[in-house]
Amino acid sequence: MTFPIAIIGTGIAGLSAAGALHAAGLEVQLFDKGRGSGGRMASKRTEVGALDLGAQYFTCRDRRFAEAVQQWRDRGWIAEWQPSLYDSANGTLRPSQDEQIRWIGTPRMSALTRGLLGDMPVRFSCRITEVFHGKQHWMLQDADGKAYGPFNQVVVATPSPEAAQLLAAAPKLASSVASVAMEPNWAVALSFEQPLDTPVDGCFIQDSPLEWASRNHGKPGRASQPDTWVLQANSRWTRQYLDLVKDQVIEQLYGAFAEMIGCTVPEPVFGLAHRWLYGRPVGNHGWGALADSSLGLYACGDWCLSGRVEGAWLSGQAVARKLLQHRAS
Ligand SMILES: Cc1cc2nc3c(=O)[nH]c(=O)nc-3n(C[C@H](O)[C@H](O)[C@H](O)COP(=O)(O)OP(=O)(O)OC[C@H]3O[C@@H](n4cnc5c(N)ncnc54)[C@H](O)[C@@H]3O)c2cc1C
Ligand SMILES: NC(=O)C1=CC=CN([C@@H]2O[C@H](COP(=O)(O)OP(=O)(O)OC[C@H]3O[C@@H](n4cnc5c(N)ncnc54)[C@H](OP(=O)(O)O)[C@@H]3O)[C@@H](O)[C@H]2O)C1
Repeated sequence: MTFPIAIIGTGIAGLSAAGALHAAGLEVQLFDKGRGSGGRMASKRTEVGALDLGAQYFTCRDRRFAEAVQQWRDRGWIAEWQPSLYDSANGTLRPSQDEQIRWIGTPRMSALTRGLLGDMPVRFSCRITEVFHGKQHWMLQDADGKAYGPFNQVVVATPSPEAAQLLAAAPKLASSVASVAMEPNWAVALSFEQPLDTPVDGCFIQDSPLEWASRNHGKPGRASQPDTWVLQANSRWTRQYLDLVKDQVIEQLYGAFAEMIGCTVPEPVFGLAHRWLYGRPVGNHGWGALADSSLGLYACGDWCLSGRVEGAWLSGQAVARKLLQHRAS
């Protein structure tokens, strides 16, 4: 008998895998602990509009990814972002324009994952805590003790530390997954009553608690928002202040931003902090995806390739290929 394939995680990796399996005629059932899709590409809805607190944009280097990107653009899910780019090092702010094409979801980052999800079956606000073998097939259990299944295969598309726990039924696979550590990042959004008097749309930052700052409302589709900026702390600073209360994180990163941006920065009228506990994988791996195909357990995510949107999407494609090849063999 055939049963659906469970996919845990509706970030870009999980949705990439789900789309490829669905296109191959297989039935999938998605789960996510979040209230919506996107994971680290999600946008937070706030009183000042939807804010991209995770991925800021994505670039495209792989031919297969480039084909998908063109389709997404044609469907209106993404648009090219042409920021006025700067860099800041040792307190010096300089223009740093380049030729790179940068894409963003429009009118918010999560528009892309909403589009990819389409009408595939999904259960949100459902934190899976266990993947266990029933009589013959895989079952899932959530944090409330509710069971789901049976499933023929399970694809775990979460950050590596969460995936390692979910894959405990395949100890060798779980131990490979657990070998990839992930670094945290604090992200802060600040809104100002009047637009800041600066030409900067995005800035790569060194020698500061911050590594990146960008004008959220300057991105395509977000013009109706007040002047809102997203600031991202580097992993070193984040590790040091991992448990700082949010108000203090906002205050400290506001201070670092005001020092860096080179114009008067009034008190913000809105501030929000978000901690990404598993923001960025340590190192690049050339795995594509990992699996114990004989057991029917699979894992994908940015941590299998590069810690970027492109790497996550490619990993989702790789896991789907592995699964389809095994079914065909
Ligand atoms: C602050 C920040 C800035 C970034 N900036 C960029 C950028 O500018 N450009 C770029 O290319 N990349 C950027 N990245 C990286 C990019 O966001 C990721 O590489 C990519 O989104 C990862 O996708 P994923 O599907 O592998 O994982 P995720 O997006 O993390 O998706 C995993 C999903 O699994 C769900 N999940 C986890 N555990 C469970 C569970 N137990 N049960 C159910 N669901 C679960 C989560 O809710 C999540 O939706 C950034 C990341 C961060 C944190
Ligand atoms: N958790 C996190 O915070 C992140 C996880 C994963 C990626 N993160 C950031 O995503 C951005 C996307 O990377 P990529 O797709 O490779 O985009 P690029 O724009 O090519 O940036 C790569 C890297 O190069 C430097 N850089 C690029 N363009 C410029 C420029 N015009 N001026 C100065 N520097 C540039 C910059 O690295 P530095 O170490 O030199 O600051 C970019 O980071 C990317 O921003 C990741 O950091 C976050």
